[in-house]
Amino acid sequence: MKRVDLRKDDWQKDPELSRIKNRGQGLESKYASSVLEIIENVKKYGDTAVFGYAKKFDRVDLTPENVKVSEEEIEEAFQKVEPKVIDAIKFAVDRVRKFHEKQLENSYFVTEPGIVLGQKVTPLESAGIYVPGGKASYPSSVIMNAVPAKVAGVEKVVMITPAIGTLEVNPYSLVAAKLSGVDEIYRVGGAHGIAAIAYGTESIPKVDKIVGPGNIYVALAKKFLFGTVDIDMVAGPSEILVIADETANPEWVATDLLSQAEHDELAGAFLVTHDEKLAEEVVDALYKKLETLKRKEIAEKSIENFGTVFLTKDVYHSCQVANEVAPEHLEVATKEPFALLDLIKHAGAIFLGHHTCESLGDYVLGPNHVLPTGGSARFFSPLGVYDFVKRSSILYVSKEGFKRVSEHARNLAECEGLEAHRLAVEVREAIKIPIKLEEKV
Ligand SMILES: NC(=O)c1ccc[n+]([C@@H]2O[C@H](COP(=O)([O-])OP(=O)(O)OC[C@H]3O[C@@H](n4cnc5c(N)ncnc54)[C@H](O)[C@@H]3O)[C@@H](O)[C@H]2O)c1
Ligand SMILES: N[C@H](CO)Cc1c[nH]c[nH+]1
Ligand SMILES: [Zn+2]
Repeated sequence: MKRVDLRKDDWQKDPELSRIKNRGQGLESKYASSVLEIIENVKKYGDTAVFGYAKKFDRVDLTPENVKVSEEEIEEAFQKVEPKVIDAIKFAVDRVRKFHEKQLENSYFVTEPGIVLGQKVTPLESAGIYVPGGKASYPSSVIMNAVPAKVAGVEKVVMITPAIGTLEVNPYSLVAAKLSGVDEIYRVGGAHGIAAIAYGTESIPKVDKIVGPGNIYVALAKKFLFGTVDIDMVAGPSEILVIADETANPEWVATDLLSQAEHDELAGAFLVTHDEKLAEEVVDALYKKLETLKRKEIAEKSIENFGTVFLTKDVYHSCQVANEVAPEHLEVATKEPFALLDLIKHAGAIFLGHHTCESLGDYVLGPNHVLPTGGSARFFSPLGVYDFVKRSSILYVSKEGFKRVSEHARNLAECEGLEAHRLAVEVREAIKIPIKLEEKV
């Protein structure tokens, strides 16, 4: 892990801090052209391109007949999954649902004499959820994507996830999909899967919005297809930043850093502390634990690419550094974590206290684990029910209400030089109002 000493006046200009702050952009330039090519081909050639890429990247033979997961496969999955995992999935679905129900938004009206205004909240008709399946399978991500969509009232939730090497889709993900209310499942992933549900192909439906995390190909495909469909955010390779003081347990901190490093070679793991002794103990513990991990190769590369210890002046400085990095996950492993909450501005999710390990949030606590990465926590929020609804304004004026506002509207239309706008007001001011219709309302 790199050690970076930020105990200096111009710490914000430190080149290593800048590299970490710009971690998302560097990735984009490297992968953009191959993702754009995939998108173009799927748009032009539909199924043929999608199935070709599935063969090339995932070594599976997809056809129009087998690309959709059947009800029988889902039933079989329930036979394969251990009862304790089914219980855990039900437990998680329940907690995630309860948390997300708090995010439901109501339509509303405001009235004044002769005028009714309002906002109507409508669920999207369809949503596509991406569930990663490359280096690991993510039944927990099925829950985190599908449950808020269903709480919002989305009628058709289409899940895509890659089948790799064989046609079989991970049975845990299928069980999670059923228990979370997913309506259709297609065994396709990567940038080609995203393009397929953005444009629709002969055998894969088009959706209105695509949500969910994925690797760099998936994240970039979503970004480039924004406009053809809506997207939630850019949720790419996972990240964790831990702010720690002398009360932190080095082994716990080291394990939490590795818990995100093991997701992806491009994942980020950052320690920010003013305690040099703790920093060294965490690094020692991390390299010892790394040796024991099944996913050692991935975690090791991630630590090599982005693993960094930032040394700070004090815990308040640590919060400033965390804000610069704007991590997906921020753990505050300090004596009084709640006291620092006000100082933290940019993080996808904030885990307070020594026992709140990030992985509890990944699975069962309730808040969403689909979170902004690459520094985009400066402006994006966690995936939520609000991502699956849209709003329409409602406007009504009666004859009386019309009189209260028409003159100002007419004058503004005149100042903009838009004659038909002005006339639309004037023809009504000329009293030729369809009285009968007005009286009915
Ligand atoms: N931010 C979040 O909320 C969150 C949650 C869970 C997982 N994650 C992240 O999601 C990612 C999951 O990545 P993954 O790889 O395991 O699964 P994935 O499903 O996102 O990607 C795998 C697919 O990528 C495609 N692919 C592989 N190599 C390619 C190439 N050279 N060119 C084009 N396409 C290619 C393949 O089709 C493959 O099926 C990880 O980075 C993990 O950190 C993030
Ligand atoms: N930490 C990931 C979000 O970055 C989510 C996840 C799923 N399973 C385990 N972890
Ligand atoms: Zn995780």
